Amino acid sequence: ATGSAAAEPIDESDQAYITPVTIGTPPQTLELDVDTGSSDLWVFSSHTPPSQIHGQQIYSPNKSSTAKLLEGHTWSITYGDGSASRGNVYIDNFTVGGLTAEKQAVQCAQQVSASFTRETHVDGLIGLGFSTLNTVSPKSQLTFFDNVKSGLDSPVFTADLKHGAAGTYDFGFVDKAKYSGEITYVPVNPDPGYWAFNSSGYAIGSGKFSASAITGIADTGTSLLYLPTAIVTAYYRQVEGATNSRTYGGYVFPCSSSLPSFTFGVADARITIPSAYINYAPITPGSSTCFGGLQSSSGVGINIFGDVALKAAFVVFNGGSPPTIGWAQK
Ligand SMILES: O=C(CNCc1ccccc1)Nc1scc(-c2ccccc2)c1C(=O)NCc1ccccc1
Repeated sequence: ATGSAAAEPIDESDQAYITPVTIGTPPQTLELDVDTGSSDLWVFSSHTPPSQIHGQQIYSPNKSSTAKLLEGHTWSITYGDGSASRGNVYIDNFTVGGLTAEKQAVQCAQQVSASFTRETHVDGLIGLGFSTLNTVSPKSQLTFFDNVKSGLDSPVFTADLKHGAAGTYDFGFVDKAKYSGEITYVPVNPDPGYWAFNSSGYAIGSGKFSASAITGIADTGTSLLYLPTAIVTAYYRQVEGATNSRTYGGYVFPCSSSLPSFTFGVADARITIPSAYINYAPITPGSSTCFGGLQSSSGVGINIFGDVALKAAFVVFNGGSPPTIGWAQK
């Protein structure tokens, strides 16, 4: 089996991408954020206090003839940015891009933090990290990918995210039409539960490539690219008027500044992020000060190749044994 689903940016800065899914019988449609940086599939639901719902679509298990409460199970997750959610669990049919998991654990939110309430376009998350990270207790649950993997033509899913346009998540196959040249595969360390891999170094603009092993995670759920401070300061040294703002929590610069591109290595392959992707967004709508798409990972504790990096490439998440990750230019 194979599947293919759209990844639509939620705003003009590509802060997150949403993918349509259907849950239950008759099918209820929601739009979820595919998140390779976590492993819980959770949704706004009929169990979410109305005061915490601000335009999101909800899943009502009591309206699904195939929904079954997973008795005595709860979940609770906190993301690195402090956002959080928790609730109970139902088992139901779950379909993405024409692929159905019959008995998917659908985690229903009974509480979401304000930042989720504010994200009116995001009805929940589909965690596609490793199932070891799933927070359901007392028995942790499998991700959608782990549930459908054995039935896929190939145990893979791919991300083709785009800047300011709809991209795709494919399941079970690698679409040659979506990339140019070759895909370079490197090992993944699944122990932390993320898609962790080693980048082989970086270059700023047309500068020389600096070889250095950078361990990071490929995370569709994180908007920006977070790398070691030394790399980030070297980058912004080349940006007129750039400062590291405590007020805004990172590097900002005049929106009119010209930015160098940024290249990262994957083994002997090179992925170049166009400068436009690093001019992330005005700090507030209409401001002439812009926030950088490349930021320091020192406050984060882990290097994260988020959407700013991923949308410059075609990425293969290979769930085989051993797992690997593939990167190609496009
Ligand atoms: O949590 C994730 C993936 N989910 C991101 C997400 C999606 C929707 C809403 C909220 C969050 N990725 C990872 S792995 C490790 C971290 C992390 C980040 C900062 C400190 C400690 C750990 C994060 C994460 O929180 N990503 C989102 C994020 C937000 C702000 C700054 C950095 C990263």
